[in-house]
Amino acid sequence: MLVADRYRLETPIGRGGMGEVWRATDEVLRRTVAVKLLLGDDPASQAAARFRLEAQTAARLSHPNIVGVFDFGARDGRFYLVMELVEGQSLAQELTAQGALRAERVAAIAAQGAAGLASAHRTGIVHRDIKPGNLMSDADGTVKIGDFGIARFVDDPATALTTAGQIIGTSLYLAPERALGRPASPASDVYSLGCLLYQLLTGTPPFQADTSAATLAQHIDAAPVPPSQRGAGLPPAFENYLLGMLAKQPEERPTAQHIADWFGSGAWQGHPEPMPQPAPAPAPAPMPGPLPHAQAFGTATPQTPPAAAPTAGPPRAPETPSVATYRLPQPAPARRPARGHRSTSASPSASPSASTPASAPAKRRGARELIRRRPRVASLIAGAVAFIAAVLIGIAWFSS
Ligand SMILES: Nc1ncnc2c1ncn2[C@@H]1O[C@H](COP(=O)(O)OP(=O)(O)OP(=O)(O)O)[C@@H](O)[C@H]1O
Repeated sequence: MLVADRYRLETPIGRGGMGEVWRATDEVLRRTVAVKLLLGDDPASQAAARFRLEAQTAARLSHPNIVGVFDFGARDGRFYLVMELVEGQSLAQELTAQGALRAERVAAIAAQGAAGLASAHRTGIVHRDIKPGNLMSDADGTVKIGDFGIARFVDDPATALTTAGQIIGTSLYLAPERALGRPASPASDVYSLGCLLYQLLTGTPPFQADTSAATLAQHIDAAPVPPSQRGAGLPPAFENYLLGMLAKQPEERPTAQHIADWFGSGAWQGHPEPMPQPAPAPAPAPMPGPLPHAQAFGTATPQTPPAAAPTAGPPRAPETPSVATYRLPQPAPARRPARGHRSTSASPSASPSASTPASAPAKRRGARELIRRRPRVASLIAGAVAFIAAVLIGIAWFSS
């Protein structure tokens, strides 16, 4: 079958919600392409509008990690979209065929998928439907993002093809803010990519309940179980970073460009940065700071974010009670009381009054003490005093 007098359909590749995809040959340019044909023939349908949007958004993008779009049109009442042919399989198919993937492979997918997303985000496009079926891997392992069918331009609400109250996207990968009905942002794509990577590592997405509503509630409220606790073998740095991508607050997630740089640099193989050490006593116990990855992700330099979720991360120092130990003011050390005498140091006036002049009774007590403790000295003093007194009396008597 020849579409638009140019694209010869050869073999069907697969069928999705909107259309069927064929391997085809562009007979004008003599190259192999993929042609997607829209199911149904109503040009006013929402599917047709999405199909057109997919063509328009994807055509604005040119990146090795995004499926290229070559042509779009309608012929004989059917819309068609001509794309770069990805000779490989989707990540959903890879997961089905192999089960959970190795950390090295998932890191490569993360780097490439994020690079494609970063390019879209720079153009002002949010994909809004990142999931394993929409990322394809070609024969040499290159990952390409496809299916921009529900993408939207960030600043153009007119392109939001949602009906009132309807959330478009797959609940398994939907960011918390979108589950709450808020608009998608680049950070929402990052969250979805985090869910996808988690699934590739463990075999199951982080949140999966019996109903879509229950799954959405988990996205909003539940902390993800660290992949290592679900049997995934991955370095701690990788795990922490991934949990950072799944942060509930959009602004705490890394940007797509940061993810691409971080995984591309090989930082995922490392260890997480050490947590701050508690200050030595008696300093107050360390307070848990803001999530460190929120700061780290704002920079362009790839680095390892520390723990992102309460259940994840390196072993923390045991919780120190937040009660600081204070040393109470001590009373001045008491002077050793004299033997045989009652100490006066404990009396309220002992210390403050120590520098006041001694009273007469106190002086008499001092003289008696001297006689008792130093009798020879006392007798010498008494003798000297008596001698001086006799001399003075003699002088006075002879001079009268
Ligand atoms: N450019 C392409 N090259 C090779 N295979 C492709 C290409 N685009 C899509 N496919 C494959 O064609 C099949 C159908 O893709 P399609 O995008 O129509 O639907 P889907 O993404 O599987 O589902 P839905 O559109 O409902 O999300 C998938 O297996 C997909 O991997």
